[in-house]
Amino acid sequence: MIYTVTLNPSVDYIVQVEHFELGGLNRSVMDTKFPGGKGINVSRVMKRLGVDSTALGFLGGFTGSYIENFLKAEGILTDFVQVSGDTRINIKLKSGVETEINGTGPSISEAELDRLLAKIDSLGKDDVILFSGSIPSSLPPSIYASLIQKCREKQIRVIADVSGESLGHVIKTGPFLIKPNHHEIGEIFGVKVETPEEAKQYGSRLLDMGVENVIVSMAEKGALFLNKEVSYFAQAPKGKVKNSAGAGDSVVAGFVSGMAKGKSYKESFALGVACGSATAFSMELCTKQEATSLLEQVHVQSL
Ligand SMILES: Nc1ncnc2c1ncn2[C@@H]1O[C@H](COP(=O)(O)OP(=O)(O)O)[C@@H](O)[C@H]1O
Ligand SMILES: O=P(O)(O)OC[C@H]1O[C@](O)(COP(=O)(O)O)[C@@H](O)[C@@H]1O
Repeated sequence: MIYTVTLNPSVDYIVQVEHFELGGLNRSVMDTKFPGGKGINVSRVMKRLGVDSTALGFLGGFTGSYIENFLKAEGILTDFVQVSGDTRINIKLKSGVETEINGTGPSISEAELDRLLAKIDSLGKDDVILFSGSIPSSLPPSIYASLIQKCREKQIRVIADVSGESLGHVIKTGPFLIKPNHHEIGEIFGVKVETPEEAKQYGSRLLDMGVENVIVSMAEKGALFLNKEVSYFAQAPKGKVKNSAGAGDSVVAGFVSGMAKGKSYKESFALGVACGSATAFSMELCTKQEATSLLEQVHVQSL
């Protein structure tokens, strides 16, 4: 079974205003909401691509119930730990440009963390687990690395999409795949990464540090896939961006779904890029049809 772990899920509140005025009264021309958080988005896109997963993590309050019910209605398996605080609401403001305000999330008690650890402890070597997204402020930045270490001891395949200080810790655990975007990989090395060549240079350093496979996503420029044998680059398809929240998660979902269906790294990577762009071009996460219709525009080349 594939498991996704979202330590800090969110309700994503997407609000569009015509000309946003800081300090003024703005009225929306469109607003909507969806379950969010990186692992949850990955589970939702994988489901649309025909690949089942179980979503794990922490949920609480009315926002947590909204997410759980929404996922269940989509037929997604869930096994969240219920926490006493409310799951956060993240604001995605569209007004010509995209502005995001992501909340800190509820505090997680030791007992609540132990309940999640028990669920992860029950997994075995045929399972795949994905850890992604920010960490609630009550937990240490090293939490992902210690959870991953436990999984690695049991030979569970680990995928991670995390940023900041926790990414530094995660790299040292030698995961199967990480997916930083070009800003995140730049932050690790204290540089700006703007071209595919630069992404390859720093992605290769992550391979030397023990990561098996790296995808560096570069928004409208596309993405790179690297391991010790191959390095691929794919330009992103062209289109009109409606809401790019969840685009990175969709890349991971497409790639993991491809692998789960026995496709090659190259084919899985192409599907990932198609899913990422299809999500950027829609208000919500991409559908299977939206992703497959973009797939013919994704040309993977060796770099
Ligand atoms: N403006 C865009 N045009 C086309 N594709 C995009 C655009 N923004 C994102 N994407 C697609 O989504 C993928 C992930 O986007 P990116 O912004 O790098 O991820 P993240 O959401 O993790 O920051 C890209 O590799 C690309 O395929
Ligand atoms: O946990 P973080 O880093 O605050 O990110 C959470 C946000 O990221 C998302 O999962 C989208 O992530 P991506 O745009 O990187 O795919 C939103 O659904 C959510 O609001």
